[in-house]
Amino acid sequence: MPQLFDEKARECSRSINDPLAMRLQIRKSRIVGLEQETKAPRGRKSRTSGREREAKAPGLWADIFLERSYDTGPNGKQIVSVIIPARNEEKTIARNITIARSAFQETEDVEVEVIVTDGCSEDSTREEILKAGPDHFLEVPPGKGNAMREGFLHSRGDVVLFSDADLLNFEARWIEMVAEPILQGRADVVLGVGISPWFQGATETIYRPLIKLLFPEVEERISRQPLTGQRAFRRWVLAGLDLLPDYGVEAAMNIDLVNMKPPSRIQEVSLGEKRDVWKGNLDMYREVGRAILLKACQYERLSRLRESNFSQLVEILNGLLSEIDLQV
Ligand SMILES: O=c1ccn([C@@H]2O[C@H](COP(=O)(O)OP(=O)(O)O)[C@@H](O)[C@H]2O)c(=O)[nH]1
Ligand SMILES: O=C(O)[C@@H](COP(=O)(O)O)O[C@H]1O[C@H](CO)[C@@H](O)[C@H](O)[C@H]1O
Repeated sequence: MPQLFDEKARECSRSINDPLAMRLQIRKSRIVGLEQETKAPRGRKSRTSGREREAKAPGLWADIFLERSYDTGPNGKQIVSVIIPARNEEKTIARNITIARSAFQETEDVEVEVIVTDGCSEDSTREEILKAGPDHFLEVPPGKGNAMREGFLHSRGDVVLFSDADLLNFEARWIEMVAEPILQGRADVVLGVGISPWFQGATETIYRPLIKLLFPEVEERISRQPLTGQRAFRRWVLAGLDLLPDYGVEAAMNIDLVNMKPPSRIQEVSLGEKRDVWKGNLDMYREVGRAILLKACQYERLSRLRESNFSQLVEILNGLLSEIDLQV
């Protein structure tokens, strides 16, 4: 199993908590991408189609990946790269790797490569990953977006699929259901929608209110489980997106996806019941909110927030809460 070890990643000290650092990191990741490009393995076929060239979005990501392009497996098989980002997931990761490896086993013309990242876990996630034996193992800095970006940089499929490591009832057919519309040429992006027993905190308290106000066109196109970790992309579409380093990655992706020109074909597919480990991580809420505000700034829509009663609403809620506290 090729193991890519990055000393720097092990330092685990990078702060992703301020927006400036976040932007610098985005720029840096592009430079890393460029370095990767110059070291790309030989013998990869460039299969950039006319449509892909036309769709070439401005920015280095697109340049890197459209030129580098993707590989085909033996006998022209289509490759689906399954990327599983993991940080402190010792209980679920090994089983989920095994399940991912069993996807598409009955389909002769599809090959699956499973890429797993460890974002400086403090438990035995790393050992569990090595035991389960994915096709590639990457040690990456903390941050969900960092993990997704690194996984993408080391992938070779024309379909790139992400799946969370903490699923409790993961099934191989979820990979098939999310990848198939792309493999069959019916979609460019597929979001897997699960029925969760939890209130989707980050989605309902931060993402939806801000998106409805600032990016209503996104709410219209991606509505069912907009922050789902089960999502697949045709490679050229993913190459045109900014992958933010932290949990803001999905929110920012949704905004860019819906505003992409030419538009990509987005499909939402039902997976049924989906259970994961509940973490109640408030950093996630902050990072999702910050990503939307950064995008609002980039798309020059921040005035919509200033003109609305949004910040007053927060003050009203805080006032009401303290009144109630006084009464109880
Ligand atoms: O720094 C991080 C934080 C999270 N994750 C992974 O990203 C996925 C989604 O994160 P989490 O489970 O915290 O979100 P939830 O699904 O609970 O909302 C999981 O596989 C995490 O292990 C990661 O790779 N690096
Ligand atoms: O759906 C959601 O609101 C959050 C879960 O929020 P909670 O931990 O249930 O409050 O989870 C998703 O959002 C994260 C940020 O975009 C993704 O990284 C996760 O994969 C996804 O499960």
